[in-house]
This record gives sequence, structure tokens and C-alpha cells, in this order.
Amino acid sequence: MLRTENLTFKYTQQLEALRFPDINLKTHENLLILGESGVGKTTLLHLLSGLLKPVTGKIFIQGVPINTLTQRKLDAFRGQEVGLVFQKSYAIKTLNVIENLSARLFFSKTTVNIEDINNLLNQLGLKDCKNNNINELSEGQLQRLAIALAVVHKPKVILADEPTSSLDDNNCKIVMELLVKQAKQTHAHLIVITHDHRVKPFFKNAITL
Ligand SMILES: Nc1ncnc2c1ncn2[C@@H]1O[C@H](COP(=O)(O)OP(=O)(O)OP(=O)(O)O)[C@@H](O)[C@H]1O
Repeated sequence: MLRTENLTFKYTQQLEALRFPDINLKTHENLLILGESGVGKTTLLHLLSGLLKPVTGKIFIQGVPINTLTQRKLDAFRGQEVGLVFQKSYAIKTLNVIENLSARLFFSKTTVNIEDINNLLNQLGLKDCKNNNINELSEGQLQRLAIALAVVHKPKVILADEPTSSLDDNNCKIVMELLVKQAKQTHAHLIVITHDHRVKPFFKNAITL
């Protein structure tokens, strides 16, 4: 369950606050958030992940009101329950693929058995490069590693910011199918924020900011 109420946010320099429509996702529901450049998509994603605090309003994830948590509890909650996918992979360059996944688990204080990790690498087509350094990966492999890093700790929410905008049609389809599949397998909500209308067919629920 993921729910927001009356969310607003204002950057210091802004005259008017950004206002966001309420979100109400039941178990297993995903959401597509569309909108033109500058309407506040990334800001909303940062609010949902707890990286920003709203000026007004509430965010509940699995019943937890995340904007009332102390910074320490929020950091722990985000580490364990949120998976973030950005356009570019945020893998640690000095570690190889499997070490990056281990580091992700370490920081989220989560234990996952090695079979699950191997299955994930298999599904994302990364099995053969699990010992490769990050600079040895192709763009497609980096994109899939970004997904692996976002889901390896089995978060309750997967938040993806423009995951397909730099991809051709075929890779857009591959990445979206992988995200939907991973969310389903881990019973997580998938929320994708984008201006890329090609991803619409992958969602039943969509809102436009
Ligand atoms: N750190 C910041 N300080 C001040 N204003 C900001 C900051 N970040 C974003 N903004 C402003 O807030 C508004 C929303 O920005 P945001 O990045 O959330 O939009 P977006 O819909 O994700 O845009 P894009 O699709 O171009 O990434 C914009 O007007 C932007 O200029």
C-alpha cells in the first residue's frame, strides 16, 4: 500500500509551491507518472523516496508515515524498502558487478541468499559479467545493473526516474518488461516517472502532472 495526501513542496527560490495529486496504490498496483519537463516529476519521486520532505501533506508506505520518521529511521527505511532506478547506473566504479550487489545489500542491512542473486543476474542477462568491472559493461548492461541494484534487496517500492528516455524502442520494451517482472516477483509497487509515452502500455494506472 502506498498513499499520499495533499503533498506540496517548494524550493527556496520558488515563489509558488509545487502541488501534487493524491496517490492511492493498493497491494500489487503500479503507477505511471507523466508530465512535461519542469512540472515536478523528479521532485515527486524524491518526496516518495524520502530524499525530500514535503512542505505539507503525508506519505504512507506500507502504512508507515515516512515524513514523520526521524532522519535516522528514514534513512534505514529508504535503504530497506525503496529501490531507485535512475537513467544512469549509480554503481561503484571500483567494485565489480557482484561486489556492487553485495555492497547494496550491506548498506540496506538485508540478507538475500546467493541463489536469489544468481537468479536475478540470470533474468537480467548479467550472469556472464558478474565478475566484470563496471567500466567493462555496455550501456545496456549498465542499465540492467541499475535495475538489479534497485531490486536486489527486495524493496516494497521501486521508483524509476526516466528509465527509458535514452533507449531505442527495443531496449525501452526490454527495460520496462524487466521492471514490471521484478516488481511482480518481489511484490513491490513500481512507480515510473517519465515524459516517454512509449511506456504507457505497461501500466493500468497513470497520472499526468
Ligand atoms: N534544486 C532546485 N532548486 C530550485 N528549483 C528547482 C530545483 N530542482 C528543481 N527545481 C525547479 O522545480 C520545478 C520542478 O522540477 P523537477 O526537476 O521536479 O521537474 P521534472 O518534471 O522532473 O523536469 P524534467 O522532466 O525536465 O526532469 C522546475 O521548475 C525546476 O526548475
